[in-house]
Amino acid sequence: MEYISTRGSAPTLDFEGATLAGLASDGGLYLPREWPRFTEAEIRAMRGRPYPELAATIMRPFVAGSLTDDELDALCHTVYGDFGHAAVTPLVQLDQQQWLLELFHGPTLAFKDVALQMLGRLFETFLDRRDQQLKIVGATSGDTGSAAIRAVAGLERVEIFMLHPKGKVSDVQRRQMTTVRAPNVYNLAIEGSFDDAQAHVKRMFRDDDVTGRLQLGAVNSINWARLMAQVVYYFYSALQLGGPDRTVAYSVPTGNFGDVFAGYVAARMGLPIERLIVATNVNDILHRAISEGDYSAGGVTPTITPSMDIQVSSNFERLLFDCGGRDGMAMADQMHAFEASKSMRLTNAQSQGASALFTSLRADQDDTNRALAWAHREAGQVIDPHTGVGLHAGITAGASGVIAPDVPIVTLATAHPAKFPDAVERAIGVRPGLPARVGDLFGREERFIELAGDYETTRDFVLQNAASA
Ligand SMILES: Cc1ncc(COP(=O)(O)O)c(C=O)c1O
Ligand SMILES: N[C@@H](CCOP(=O)(O)O)C(=O)O
Repeated sequence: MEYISTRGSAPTLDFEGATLAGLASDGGLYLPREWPRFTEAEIRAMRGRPYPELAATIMRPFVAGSLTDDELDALCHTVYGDFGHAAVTPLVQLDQQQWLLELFHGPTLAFKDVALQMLGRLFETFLDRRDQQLKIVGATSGDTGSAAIRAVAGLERVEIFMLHPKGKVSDVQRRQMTTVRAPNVYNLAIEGSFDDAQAHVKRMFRDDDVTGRLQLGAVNSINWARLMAQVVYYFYSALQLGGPDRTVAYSVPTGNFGDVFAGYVAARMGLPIERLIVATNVNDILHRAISEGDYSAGGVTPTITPSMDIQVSSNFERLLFDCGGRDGMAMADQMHAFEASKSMRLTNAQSQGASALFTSLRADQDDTNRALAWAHREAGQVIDPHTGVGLHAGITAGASGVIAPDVPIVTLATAHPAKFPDAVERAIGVRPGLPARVGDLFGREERFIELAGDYETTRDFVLQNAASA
């Protein structure tokens, strides 16, 4: 499989190259040159397969040429044999129409583990093969950080520099990152927002001073391998609900547009998806983009869903590229203009392409709290606030008829409620406890470095501390 950049001028790479590169050298994001497609009969034949086996089936066309079938099977069995639930991503029914897809049974209690556990193993495999080192720079609003650190802590060929916005992640999220003692892990708490951290990371990939000295790698969803692994749970859940002979709608709490883009990829691969509901908090740039064609970023408002306090959503570029006719040069112009003005209008083709499958809804704090209360009252489920944003959108779409009553609506439960105990307790009066598998988080010593918010400070820290390769 060949991978091309959304901005048209970076070299075409194979899966191994795209995984190690992370961001394309022209600032774009890698995508497969074409979408592999399964027929309905092939999808039907996937019913009942255990998660590791299904994962290998879905990922196989994407990794062709870089991993043998045996290597891929072994990776999937190792990674998905070690989750906290035998089903890996179990489905839970809430009422006649509403379902939850629990994605938080990995080691750090968020959906990120599903892909990052796989990405850590892919790095190990490819770096050993090439006898290379990788310096990972990543940005987190709370969940990617801990999942990525967990996936690469202790790996000999990898060092990780993880930026988080100081004071803007939950205590559990911060401790999950800062209590890891491995010598290849650097936690950097920077002044500013997640968007600032993400902008620093992307700029490092374009900074010749950095790329001339370090082989950089990415763990954010700019890395294609992340999204590839997330496609699997759309197939897994749809098959359980009658797919491909019945369509399913998904409501996805959205920030960087990675998780919901994985749903789009599943649809492009042939999975019959009724609609993808992009559920945002009040940082609603994606809701405005999908409903009005207006993609303009303002300031970020802190919310009870800090992992989604994002205005510039990396993966939206992948959608605009795919819906807009895959014109890399036009995409590069559009993105450069956006980077300068923080504002853009979608073209007609982009708007029409997006609205063919996506609907968007926005939840404020009251909406979110009501969704948490509803899940608790109606189904005895304690859910996290990010999942609450998605569930609010799912319930609204069902009640308003946007999704017909006979179509199941699956909300992606993206985090365990114990990651956000204060917000959950305020909403429903129940304080969720941490599962035993995360251990003694509050008894461990924290270690992180506080940095000013400017780009140069972060870049210099990385350059000074990265071990020479
Ligand atoms: C708990 C949680 N829910 C939802 C999201 C949004 O997912 P995405 O950035 O893939 O849109 C994030 C962060 O990415 C998250 O950590
Ligand atoms: N919500 C994320 C933000 C980064 O998203 P990613 O999926 O692109 O890594 C987080 O928890 O860090």
